[in-house]
Amino acid sequence: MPTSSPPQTDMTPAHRKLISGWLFLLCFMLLGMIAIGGVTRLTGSGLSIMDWQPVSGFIPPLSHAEWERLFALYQTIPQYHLQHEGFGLEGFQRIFWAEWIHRFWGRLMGLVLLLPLIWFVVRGMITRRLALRLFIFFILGALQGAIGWFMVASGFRPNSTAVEPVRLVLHLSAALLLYGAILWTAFSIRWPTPERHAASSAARLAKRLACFTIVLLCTTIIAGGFTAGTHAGFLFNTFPLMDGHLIPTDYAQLSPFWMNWFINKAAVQFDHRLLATLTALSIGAVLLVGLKATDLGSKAHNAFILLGWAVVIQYALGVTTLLLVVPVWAGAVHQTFAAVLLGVMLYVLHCLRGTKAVA
Ligand code: HEM
Repeated sequence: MPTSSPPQTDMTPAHRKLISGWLFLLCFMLLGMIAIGGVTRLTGSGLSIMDWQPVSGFIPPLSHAEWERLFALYQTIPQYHLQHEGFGLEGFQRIFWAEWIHRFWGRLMGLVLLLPLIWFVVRGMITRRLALRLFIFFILGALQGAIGWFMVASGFRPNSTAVEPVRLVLHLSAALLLYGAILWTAFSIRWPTPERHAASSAARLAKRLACFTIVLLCTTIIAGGFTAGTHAGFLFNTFPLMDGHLIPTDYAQLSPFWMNWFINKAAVQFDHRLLATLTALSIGAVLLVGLKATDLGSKAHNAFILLGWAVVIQYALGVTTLLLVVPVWAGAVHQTFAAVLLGVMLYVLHCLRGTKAVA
């Protein structure tokens, strides 16, 4: 995650509000993208569009002939024969739309980033360095589309009905990295000057704990990606025990041992539960220490409380998703709220930027 503020010292307060608002809108659209991505994955729609046309793909199939062409392409991949044999054009149209909307939303986001950016540059409303940073975000967004295609392509292999978990995790992580970078930039434009805190030992400890927690949170999210990618959430649908045990008996089934973390569904799900619990406890510690640091001020304290609520909601959503055996709505909401929680975590760290040891 970026740690420095972009240089926009010569921006007027009105421009600062406008530009950060536009970047917040982009982050909001990214949350929408993550939600649509969840629905696409959980409805088994992700492999329905076999060609990748970054520009002309903006237009959906408009004629019967085009529908037939796309359906014929879909019939060439293993998923059709293994899962959907004989579901007809109507069945194909049912799974097509989620993937199409996912890609359409991505293209729309590209435009919502690029067109105002050009306008702001032409009007001289942003510095050159900020413009460059935002242009890099645009390139990273395009790259995210390419990573998405790289992920989808792994699902076309013989005997395959789903994408490779590691590519799913790559796609999710890249999306969250971009989201985090845009959000941090928006925070830094809206609140350019870090509040200088006297930095009591409690404040410094809260900051260190928060830095540790974001690493833990990112690891939990990656483990969540593997849980989704290996379909591990469809097994062991009890909590807190897994098949009657706290640690599943076949945790270390595979050799070498580390392979269990990526392939063995029991281990993958257990790791995600364990990491989520450690993340929640770590956030609890941030709260306990941070709220005691009176020199941090009300903005940071409110951010801590928001973080506490966010992790409780996310944890409850995870347990709900598991107990209900991953219905589409719960899986998609749990996936999306992970990004909300990450956003709140970044907000906490942004509030603590000015916390430094006093000389
Ligand atoms: C800090 C708390 C948590 C975070 C940040 C988190 C994050 C995530 C993420 C990002 C994913 C999906 C990734 C993707 O779709 O590629 C996921 C999936 C999942 N999580 Fe969590 N999670 C948390 C807590 C929990 C808990 C406590 C449970 C249950 C005990 C749980 C159960 C699941 C299940 C079953 C899936 C797979 C759902 C699916 O197939 O769509 N999560 N988690």
